[in-house]
Amino acid sequence: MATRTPLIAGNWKLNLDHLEAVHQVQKLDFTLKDAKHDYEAVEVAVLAPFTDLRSIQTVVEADGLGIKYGSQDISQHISGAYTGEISPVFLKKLGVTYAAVGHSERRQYHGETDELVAAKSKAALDHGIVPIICVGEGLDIRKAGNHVEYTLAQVDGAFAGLTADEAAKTVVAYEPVWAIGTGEVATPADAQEVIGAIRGRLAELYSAEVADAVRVLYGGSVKSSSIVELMAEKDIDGGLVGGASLDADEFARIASFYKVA
Ligand SMILES: O=C(CO)COP(=O)(O)O
Repeated sequence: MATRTPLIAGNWKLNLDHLEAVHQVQKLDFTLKDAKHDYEAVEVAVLAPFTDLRSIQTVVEADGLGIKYGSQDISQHISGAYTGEISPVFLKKLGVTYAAVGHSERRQYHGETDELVAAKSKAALDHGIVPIICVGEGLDIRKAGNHVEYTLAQVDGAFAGLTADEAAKTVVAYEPVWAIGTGEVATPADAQEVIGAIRGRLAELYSAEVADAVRVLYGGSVKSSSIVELMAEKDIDGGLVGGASLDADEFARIASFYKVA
């Protein structure tokens, strides 16, 4: 069985300009160093607005920081007449490791479909960027009891067209929409139910090896007070943290979950 390195990723959403980003990354690094964070044991990443990435690259490279970084979206196009799009080639040149794909806010406000999510995931992988593929149901679907089925259909859509080798490199984030920014955390058992089902679906679509290799994160009001219990579940490999990632001290505490006995 593969050992999956946990990943704690902070999704800054539309917060922090490029100057604030530099400060935030330096503060996070300082706090994690102070806590003797082991980056080999738990990966830490920030997903920043596009306009921050060049500045983040500079601090990370100049100071040799262990923090990784990524974008919150990526284009499925490489170049051409696509006004406003950001190419995977450009992102790769900025040293990004990750790109979030299909976040519920992009699905909701920008009409992103499963087909687009699949195309963006493929484009990222083609350029050596790991897509963090976001899936998860809204409250009405959860109340109707169709959350597993709904989320697995999003997984089917996102992975359509990815080979087994490509699929094995991805990260999936299960983010129930009703738990995002609401303070409402899914219970560890709720999260495990869906995340276990996602891993099961990857085994069906590909193989047990692929299912074993993919890291599946939970996202939705993650805090230092909830991460330890979430991480105790067998299929949860980390967190995609929104609001709490804007507070460097709190985010560092979340990344330090493994130190809590
Ligand atoms: O959407 C999220 C991360 O991508 C979760 O946001 P919150 O942690 O603010 O609920």
